Amino acid sequence: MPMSSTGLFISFEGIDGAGKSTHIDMLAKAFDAAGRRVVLTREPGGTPLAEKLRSLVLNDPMDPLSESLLMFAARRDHLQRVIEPALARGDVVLCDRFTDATFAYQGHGRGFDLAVLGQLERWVQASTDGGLRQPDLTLWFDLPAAVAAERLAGARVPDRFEAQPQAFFERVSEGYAARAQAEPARFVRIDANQPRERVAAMVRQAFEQRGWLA
Ligand SMILES: Nc1ncnc2c1ncn2[C@@H]1O[C@H](COP(=O)(O)OP(=O)(O)OP(=O)(O)O)[C@@H](O)[C@H]1O
Ligand SMILES: Cc1cn([C@H]2C[C@H](O)[C@@H](COP(=O)(O)O)O2)c(=O)[nH]c1=O
Repeated sequence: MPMSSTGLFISFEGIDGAGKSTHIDMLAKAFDAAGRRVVLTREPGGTPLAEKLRSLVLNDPMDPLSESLLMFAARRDHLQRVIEPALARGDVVLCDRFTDATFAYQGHGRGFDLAVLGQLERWVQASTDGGLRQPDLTLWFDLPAAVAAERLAGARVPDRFEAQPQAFFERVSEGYAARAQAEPARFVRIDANQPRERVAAMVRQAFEQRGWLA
């Protein structure tokens, strides 16, 4: 049984260019065809305030503590205004990144204190029943940093994260691996270094196995 009482909260993670967006759209269509109401959203972002914070963290120079605080401030607003109401309605929330990204990027990528991130996570994601709001399932698109860089080469003007060197993304991947190891029941690792159709089949299988899609 998913933790959310009625809805379904799914997050999608991976380094930049790992292929998340490509498959989120496909899943949204599949849930829609199955008669479920879908909320497509992203972090940082998803509310007017959080989108403003997104623009700041992606573009303005700042230190890792400011970056972490803004990520969690955006998340708090997003949870209160979008995610919790959607789950209470029974919707399927498909969220492009959530807190695992903060541990991977700010924690492992930037080297920021993981214990401080853990405290912020407990404050920001505290639920009314005393638990911790987490996704019911997290799909981690695991792709070597060199392949992701090739896929993104020349695609768009890089933001503050996309402009980081390959070693940064290798550390981010280690961060995702650590989170996946700590919570194996929540994570599904998708080998994203495969043709799109193969990746799509693995993604679909994760939902079929749980009886969430036929
Ligand atoms: N399996 C695949 N094989 C080759 N190219 C792919 C594959 N999946 C996605 N791509 C391409 O790689 C690029 C990045 O994919 P996508 O935008 O889905 O990644 P993303 O994880 O959402 O990235 P970001 O987090 O930076 O937004 C796109 O040009 C996409 O068409
Ligand atoms: C939630 C979150 C995100 N980031 C980084 C990861 C990406 O580089 C950008 C978001 O861009 P995308 O195109 O939507 O993937 O933000 C982060 O560093 N920490 C976070 O918590």
